[in-house]
Amino acid sequence: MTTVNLFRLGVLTSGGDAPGMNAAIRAITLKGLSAGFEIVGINAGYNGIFNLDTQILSAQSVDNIIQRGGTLLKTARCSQLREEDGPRLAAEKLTQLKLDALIIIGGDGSFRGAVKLAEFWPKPIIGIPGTIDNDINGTDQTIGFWTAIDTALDSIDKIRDTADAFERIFVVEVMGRDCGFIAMESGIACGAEQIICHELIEDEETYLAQLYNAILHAVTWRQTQSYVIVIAEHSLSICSAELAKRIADFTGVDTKSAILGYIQRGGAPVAMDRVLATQLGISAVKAVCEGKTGLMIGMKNNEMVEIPFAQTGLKNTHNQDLIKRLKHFNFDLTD
Ligand SMILES: Nc1ncnc2c1ncn2[C@@H]1O[C@H](COP(=O)(O)OP(=O)(O)OP(=O)(O)O)[C@@H](O)[C@H]1O
Ligand SMILES: O=P(O)(O)OC[C@H]1O[C@](O)(CO)[C@@H](O)[C@@H]1O
Repeated sequence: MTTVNLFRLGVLTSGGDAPGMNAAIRAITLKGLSAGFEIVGINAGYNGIFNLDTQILSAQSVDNIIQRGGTLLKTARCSQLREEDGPRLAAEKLTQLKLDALIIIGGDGSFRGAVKLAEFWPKPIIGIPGTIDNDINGTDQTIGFWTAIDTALDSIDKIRDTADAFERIFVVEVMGRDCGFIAMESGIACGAEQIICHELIEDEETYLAQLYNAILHAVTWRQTQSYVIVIAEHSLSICSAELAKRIADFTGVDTKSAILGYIQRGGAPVAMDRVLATQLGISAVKAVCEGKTGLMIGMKNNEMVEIPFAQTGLKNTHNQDLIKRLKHFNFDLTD
């Protein structure tokens, strides 16, 4: 009896989980199965390669997951791949797993890992942008971004209620790693009086002095009954609680801080993330079928685009877009 060697397509999720990763896994699995592939899910990001920890994905395994947050395959940050011999060892393990191609769902860090891996593993590697941060060059959105915005927005709206009732100032910290997109979009959507992200700050001391004065002006003239400041994590050298304390000292108004934290990564993906993940997943499998490699599939102006991994790192142009949008929406209450 002859055995037919099926084309084995590996898929993994890596870096921070993002709502919609499951939708991408589902799309890759269904499209891959229809292309006649065997779909090998690699568990817990790159760690699953080192540990040979895999599961075969069938249509049944991805049934009813499109609406679920988290990731069926689990995710992780994998220090071993960053070690000097890590990529070579990982390539050996991929060969042991008899994989013919690999699709990576993750952020720009995961794609940097993919570039290292490709130095030792000659088969197709395709990426899909999956991170709540939207900090990837070459795609307008990343999977999970819009869900994170909605989750943050839901919480900030609630904070607004209590801020209004007490006529307080609130500093609300959102995620984003080193990128202000979550702060920007959730801040615009909740009508924040201020949105702070490092992209806007040239000199922190000057920036803060202007901020304190703008707040004092607004509260003195009662331009608003509550004052909500949405700040991206890592924007300033001081933490959000310290910023709130300094604002209170300067203005004399009771000021509280709240860090939204990991709730921003959870929950059912919104429609936009499900659709984006499905489209990207299908296109990633198509790219594999065409023998392409070293690329992230992204979405730019509603068109699928292929961006070499080396160009997916956050670029200044990305920051410029953000600054332009923020300048448009950030009302200066001292005007
Ligand atoms: N320079 C690198 N060399 C080798 N591997 C890397 C490198 N950078 C990142 N990786 C691998 O990719 C994994 C994920 O990267 P990282 O933690 O930066 O998250 P990410 O993919 O950017 O996602 P998120 O934006 O959601 O945090 C790392 O844990 C590591 O295994
Ligand atoms: O889960 P960890 O490793 O603490 O990472 C937190 C980081 O991951 C993200 O949620 C996604 O990259 C960032 O916004 C945040 O800074």
